[in-house]
Amino acid sequence: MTPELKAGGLVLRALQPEDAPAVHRLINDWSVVRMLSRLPFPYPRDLAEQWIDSTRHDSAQGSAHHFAITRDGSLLGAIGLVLSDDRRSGSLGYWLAPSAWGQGLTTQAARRVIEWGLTVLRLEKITADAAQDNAASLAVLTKLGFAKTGTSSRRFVSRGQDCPIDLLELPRTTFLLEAQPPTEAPVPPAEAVPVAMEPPKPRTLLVVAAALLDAQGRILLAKRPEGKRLAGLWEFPGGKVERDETPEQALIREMREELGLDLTGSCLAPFTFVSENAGPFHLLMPLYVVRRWRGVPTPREGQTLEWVAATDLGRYPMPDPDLPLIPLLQELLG
Ligand SMILES: Nc1nc2c([nH]c(=O)n2[C@@H]2O[C@H](COP(=O)(O)OP(=O)(O)OP(=O)(O)O)[C@@H](O)[C@H]2O)c(=O)[nH]1
Repeated sequence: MTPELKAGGLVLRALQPEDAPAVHRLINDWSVVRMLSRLPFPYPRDLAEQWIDSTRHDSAQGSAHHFAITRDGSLLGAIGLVLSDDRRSGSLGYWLAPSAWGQGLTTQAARRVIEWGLTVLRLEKITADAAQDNAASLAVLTKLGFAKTGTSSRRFVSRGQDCPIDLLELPRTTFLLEAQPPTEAPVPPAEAVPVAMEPPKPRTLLVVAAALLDAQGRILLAKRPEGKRLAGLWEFPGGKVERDETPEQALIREMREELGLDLTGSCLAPFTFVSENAGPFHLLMPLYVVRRWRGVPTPREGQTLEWVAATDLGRYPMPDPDLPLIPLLQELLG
């Protein structure tokens, strides 16, 4: 199903039948429709209804995810990812009402949908195309890191003619490696920065995490909430080790802050660790197995919590660095 995503002040959500009048009003505008290849002008009202219906069907099938772009409850446009048959790549498409142009909103919405597609859906690449005279759209795609892979031509129904288009592509690695580092990354003082700098090497981030196990041997996973980097991915509860903290002290603090649990006096059994390139930083993450604590896990930071059997771990999209942990936990708990 198509989830609700947040991007700055925008809410991206599945289209509803009630959106039809607004969709019709906004698309039935020459400056919008002339850039959308398949739509006629004028754009009839029943096409809006049919299209919304088809997006709901696609979403249920998992073949495409279309989102209404909304701000303060008003519809501004739409953005979608249509997946390839093998579900390994997605084709990005969008339109925005002219009243919302010039504010960077398309870039904001597209960045969030792309991140979601590459992380939660685990797509390998995103493709896009735009008419060669659609300078605004090509600028957005370039800003997002898309590179041109070729040209073609397509019939634009509204214009009644074939138009040259640019084909573009964004591989998963490009986007994830260029993702912004966590906001709290220390910024070196200006005077410490040499004039001729080497490209910065990823710094190592020390994060501590827990595999909390319940009496049935299930593991507690937490889904990262909207608004955070990698929102929608499931991870082991934990967080960054602060200066002057041991990993164990950090874990006890994080479990209290994130889940309201008291781990003092519990056995924190070191299990394994992750040492992986995580894009903007190198992640070093000791994972502890914890079987006893005081309190009931309560999501205190907007996360969604779930107790998951080891055999089901593969069904929960997790950050790349966590993937090697899955077979190790399955072996431990098998
Ligand atoms: N806790 C946890 N973090 C993980 C896991 N896998 C993984 O890549 N990470 C990364 O390690 C970092 C954890 O830092 P964090 O939890 O303190 O920070 P955060 O990004 O949630 O933001 P915050 O500082 O606002 O809480 C995040 O960048 C997170 O994506 C995992 O299984 N558990």
